[in-house]
Amino acid sequence: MAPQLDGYFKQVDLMADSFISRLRSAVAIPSVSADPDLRPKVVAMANFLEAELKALGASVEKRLPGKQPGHPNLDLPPILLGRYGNDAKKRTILVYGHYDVQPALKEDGWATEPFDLTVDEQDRMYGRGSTDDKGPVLGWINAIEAHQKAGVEFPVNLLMCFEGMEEYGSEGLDDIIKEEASKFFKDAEAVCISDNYWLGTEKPCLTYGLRGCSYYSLTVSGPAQDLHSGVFGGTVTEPMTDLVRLLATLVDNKGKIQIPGLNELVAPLTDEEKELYNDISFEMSDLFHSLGSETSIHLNKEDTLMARWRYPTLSIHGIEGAYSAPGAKTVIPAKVIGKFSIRTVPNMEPDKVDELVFKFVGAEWKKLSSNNTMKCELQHSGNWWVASPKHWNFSAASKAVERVFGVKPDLTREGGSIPVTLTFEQATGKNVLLLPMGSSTDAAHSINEKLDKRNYVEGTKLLGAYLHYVAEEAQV
Ligand SMILES: C[C@H](N)C(=O)N[C@@H](Cc1c[nH]cn1)C(=O)O
Ligand SMILES: [Zn+2]
Ligand SMILES: [Zn+2]
Repeated sequence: MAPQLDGYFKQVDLMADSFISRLRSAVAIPSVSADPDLRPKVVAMANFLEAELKALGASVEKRLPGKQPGHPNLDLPPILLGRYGNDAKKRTILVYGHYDVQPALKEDGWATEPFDLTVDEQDRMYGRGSTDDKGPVLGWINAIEAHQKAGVEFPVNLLMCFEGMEEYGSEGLDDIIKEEASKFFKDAEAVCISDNYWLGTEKPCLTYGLRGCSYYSLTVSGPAQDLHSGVFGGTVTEPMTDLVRLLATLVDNKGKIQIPGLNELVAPLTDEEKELYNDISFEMSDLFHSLGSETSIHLNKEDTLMARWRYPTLSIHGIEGAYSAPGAKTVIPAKVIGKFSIRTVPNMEPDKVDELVFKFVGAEWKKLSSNNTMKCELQHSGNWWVASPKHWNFSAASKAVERVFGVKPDLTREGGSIPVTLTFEQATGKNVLLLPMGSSTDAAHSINEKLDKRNYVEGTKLLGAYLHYVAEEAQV
């Protein structure tokens, strides 16, 4: 099966160093979508990808989604639409990835410069975006180049959609996907997204579900400016005190969400679904390895996986305006903004979640009898997604995993969110597969994010092999 793959694999091995250089150039561009000041860098990253694709003979079009909501002077970065190959006899596959990254500062605790790809003696490649999602996006480009250099015919027509706002709720992308479903994406027969992670470090997986994400801010303000706590402490209602009390009402320290009605929206667990968890290759030690601690809420694998995949969670992320530098500044912050998000699951409707959140926060605020002002706002939300893995798209990926890694992949769901997955499925009407490249220890979104060289190189083989098996599936 797929005999041309041997030549392709050999070429990928030969090109490993140049693929790492490509990743180094990409990581060096701090394309942080959440930081308006770094928006030119997000655009620079789009230009980098466009140039790489064009150099390989792909055609690239840009779609400009307009201004960022709430920022009338800030342009959203371009959405890149690429095409490689246009042969009516071949299958057409649409792949999606994102070229923006989470924020990263050395002083957050990184051991190396976050935007300087650093490879250690165990071939771990550290850098912001290495695994999420620059490595996987470059994996598709590497696959095109290795086919060309090996003289192996590219097995499918490849459509590409790469965006620069995924880490900020994919602002502007939904409308463009809907618009292009009958235009640029019209030939697509299936969709593949490489933007999540294996459950452990050894066994690859194929993913058929994601949680949604509804992200909120809580703004508490009172005094006109920050105050001296010695002079004004005890005389003023402190916004920070109000905010921490309010945040503390949302969730207990065992992860139980305290918002009435929210847990009742969750689809009940069936016996059939419960069975699925037994067979998944995952140990609590995998979790401890990823956490770097043994501070888990649950004691066994099943409860842990269910908490990650099929139950909602509420996380408190940070407080803007609070004093956070080292030292002991005795300030009373005048205005603080708390940030929290809820990962949503079937059958939670985002509008209903918002309604319950606003009602609860309003009631808890009232109980504080504060004379400060409080505003609770939705920042962005994206829906959950669960699909059927019984499709040729998944069979092709399963064969590719077996060919590259010699094992059958686990079928998993993912606790994270890729808001546009559901949009792709609904707008194109095609099956969507998530085919991860990185492992559970990659620390996406965290300090010291990395991608193992093995995952990058074998992952590039995997993406190419998947396309070959997709082409074979067409002949069945
Ligand atoms: C799974 C994917 N690589 C990812 O990290 N997605 C983000 C998407 C998001 C949602 N709100 C803000 N960003 C995530 O799951 O946090
Ligand atoms: Zn991602
Ligand atoms: Zn991410």
